[in-house]
Amino acid sequence: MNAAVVELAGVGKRYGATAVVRNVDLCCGKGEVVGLVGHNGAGKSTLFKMMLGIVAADEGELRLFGEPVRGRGFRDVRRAIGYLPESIALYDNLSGLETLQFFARLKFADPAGCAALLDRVGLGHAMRRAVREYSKGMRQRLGFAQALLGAPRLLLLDEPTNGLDPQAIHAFYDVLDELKRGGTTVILSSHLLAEIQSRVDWLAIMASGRLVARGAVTSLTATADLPALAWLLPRDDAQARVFEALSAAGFVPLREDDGSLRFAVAPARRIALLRTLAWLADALIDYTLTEPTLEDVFLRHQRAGALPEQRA
Ligand SMILES: Nc1ncnc2c1ncn2[C@@H]1O[C@H](COP(=O)(O)OP(=O)(O)OP(=O)(O)O)[C@@H](O)[C@H]1O
Repeated sequence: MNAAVVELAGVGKRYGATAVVRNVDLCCGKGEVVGLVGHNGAGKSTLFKMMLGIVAADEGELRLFGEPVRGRGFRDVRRAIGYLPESIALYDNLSGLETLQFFARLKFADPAGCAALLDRVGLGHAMRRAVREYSKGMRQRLGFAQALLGAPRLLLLDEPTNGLDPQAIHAFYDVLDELKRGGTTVILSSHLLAEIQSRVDWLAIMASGRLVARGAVTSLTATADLPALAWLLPRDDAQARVFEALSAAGFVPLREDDGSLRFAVAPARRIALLRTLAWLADALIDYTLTEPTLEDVFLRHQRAGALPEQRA
């Protein structure tokens, strides 16, 4: 069996009277790429910091590679973890190469590999320039290179594509693919669902400190029980017939100015729609059925997850 790289059970954190992470269970295996998504303040960064032992959990158990976080054996495990914080502190007067060599010494990694690492993140051309001259995206790439020092077996990346242009985002995910093939486990947080959904093995959705859903994108969308959106364009002479047939079948169509009709189709009513459309085929010019997106799933979980917080 694939031993778990990350095992969190019942993890919680409070700041004063506020519970910012609540009862989180999370398990990630070797070579998995996991997306952690959630609204601002959902608790993603706090969860990363607890996994690294930077912030102490108030409740629950955290183990990485089988070692309890903040336990005696964690120091060695910590060297196998690369971390990109949400905002990394850099010394503006050092060059990119000097910066990475500095981090390499802190991490007991070989500074000789720094130039190659900067090439890998697309900073080879700028490695001798002072960091003060770096753009936001270049700083982010330097932060990523820092996280890759020492060939980590687990990468925790807090909003790693923040500030990157589309080409750099593409290059970033290419590096992740390579790392995954080499067996590295990656957990990355993001607000960009459209970007992340095709690049991760599965997603964990946080809302108000709780993990409210997890799974592959397809299964999250399938189990969310959200309606699809149907759009029909009836022939001019068949508008009334189409409207009445849909209403008789239990749908609630809304007529647009151009004569087209829109209505929601619950998952359990999809076959009923198919039958109605087959019967109406000669009366229609066009139709589309738009599936719920990951964005819809996310918003649904955010709303559901926010309810207990609002009641508290
Ligand atoms: N040191 C701290 N003291 C008090 N409250 C804190 C501290 N650090 C974080 N918080 C609070 O904990 C909650 C979770 O913050 P966290 O940074 O983990 O969220 P996040 O999901 O990473 O948000 P974002 O997407 O905006 O980065 C927030 O309400 C935040 O204000």
